[in-house]
Amino acid sequence: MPSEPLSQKEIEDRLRELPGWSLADNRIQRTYHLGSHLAASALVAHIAVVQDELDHHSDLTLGYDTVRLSVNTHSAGDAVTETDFALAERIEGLAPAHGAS
Ligand SMILES: C[C@H](O)[C@H](O)[C@H]1CNC2=NC(N)=NC(=O)C2=N1
Repeated sequence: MPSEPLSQKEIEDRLRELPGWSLADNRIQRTYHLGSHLAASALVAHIAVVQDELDHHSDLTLGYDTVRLSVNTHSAGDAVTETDFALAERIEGLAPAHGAS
């Protein structure tokens, strides 16, 4: 899926529809809090499946009961693109089933 860099305004508009997500260092990011380390690990595994399906991959950091992720699009010069938001929306859709907040 070709994806062009989004403007600052486009990014801010899209972020308004994604509570918990923010922009930092040309990446969109969110930290999820879970009930246990195993729950956090399961969320990472689930996100990995979706990322391979979309062929778009975030940087993921697994903590004790947290999952932090950030993403931009390498092929667009490490800019934020619509593909990053498509991934974020997919993750938002699956995270609640893991008890993530
Ligand atoms: C060959 C493969 O399609 C590319 O390397 C994909 C894989 N995952 C990716 N992930 C991210 N975040 N940006 C990319 O440009 C990207 N490109």
